[in-house]
Amino acid sequence: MRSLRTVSVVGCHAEGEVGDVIVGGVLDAPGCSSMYEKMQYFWTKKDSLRKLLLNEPRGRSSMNTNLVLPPCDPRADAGFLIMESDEYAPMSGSNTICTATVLLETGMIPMQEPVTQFNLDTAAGLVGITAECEAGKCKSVAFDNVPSFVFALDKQIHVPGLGVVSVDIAWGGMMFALVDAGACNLTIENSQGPQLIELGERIKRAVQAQYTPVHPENPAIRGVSNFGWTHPLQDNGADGKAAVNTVVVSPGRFDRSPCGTGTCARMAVLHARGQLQVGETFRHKSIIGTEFVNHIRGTTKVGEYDAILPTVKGRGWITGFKEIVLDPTDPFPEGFRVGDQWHV
Ligand SMILES: O=C(O)[C@H]1NCC[C@@H]1O
Repeated sequence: MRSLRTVSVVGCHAEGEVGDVIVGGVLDAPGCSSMYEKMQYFWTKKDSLRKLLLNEPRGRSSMNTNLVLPPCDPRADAGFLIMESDEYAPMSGSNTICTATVLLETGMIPMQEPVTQFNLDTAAGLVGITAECEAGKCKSVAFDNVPSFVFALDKQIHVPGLGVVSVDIAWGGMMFALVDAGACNLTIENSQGPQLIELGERIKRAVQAQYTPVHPENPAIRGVSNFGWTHPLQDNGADGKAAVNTVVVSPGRFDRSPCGTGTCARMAVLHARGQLQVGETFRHKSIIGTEFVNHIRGTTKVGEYDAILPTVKGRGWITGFKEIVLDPTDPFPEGFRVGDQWHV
C-alpha cells in the first residue's frame, strides 16, 4: 500500500456526538500568534485535510474532527482546532469534551485522580477543563466556556413560505439562531426529523439574509452558522431546571449531543429573560436523550453586551484508534457527499 499521507486519529464521542481527535501526522500552523490565526491557516491553506476526514468515504455527515496543536496562550496546556462538515468552529462543547477525554486517556495530558484541571486554547479563547477521573477513565468533563451573550431576543424574521418567526440570536462559542419548536407546530422527536431539518435550515438561511451578528472582540466572527430548536424550560425543583433541544448542524443534520455551544447560547437567553439565575442547575437534553449538566458561574461584559460565564458538563468515550491514509490513486482525495445522507 502507498499513502500520500497518514493521519493518526483517536475516535471519540461525547453524549452521542462524534468528535474524533487527530493526535499525529499533521504539522502545526507556522507563524501564528493565536488559535484563531491557526484556524484561518488550516481553513484557507489546508482545507483538504478537513474534507478528507469528514466527507465520505472516511467520514459521514454526523461527525467532527479535532486537531490537537501547541497552544498560543501561555496559560494553556494544549490547543485544538474544531473541524465540522461546513466550517471550522471557533469553539464546540461536544468536541471540547472529546478532546479533553482523549488527551487524558492517552496520557498526552497527565491524569490526576480524582480531578484533573487544565486549560485548552481554542479559536474562541481560553477554556478551563475540570475532569473527574477514576481508575484511568475520564468520567466527566466540565468546561468553563468563553463568555456567552444575547444579540437579540424575539427578532422578527420573515421566512419564505412560513411567515414571520420569532428568533433569539446568541453567541455561545458559535453563533446561534434559536426558535421554539412549538411556535412552528413541531415537537423535538425523531419522527419529525425531516420537518425539523428542512425548516431549521430554511429559518437559518432567512436569518443569515436579514441579520448579521458580529462578535465585538473579534469582528471576523460574524453571522449565524447554527440553528437550534428549543422546548420550554421546565422547573424540576431540587433537580434543577431542564429543557430539550436539538441543534441543526450544517449542512442539515442533528447534533447527537445536547450541543455545548448551543447550551451556552440558550443559558444566555434564559438568563436575559430572567428564567435562569447564576448557580442554578440547567439540564439540557439532546434528541437521543443524552444530557449536559450546566450552570452559570457569574456574569461579565463583552463589549456592550451583558454576558454570562457558562459551565457545561458531559461525558466522552473513546471508540477506536485509526490510521487514516490517502492512496495516490484514490479518485476522491477530498471525499464526496451524496444526497441520501447530505443536504447537498
Ligand atoms: O457541542 C457543540 O457545541 C457542538 N456539537 C457539534 C456541533 C457543535 O459544535
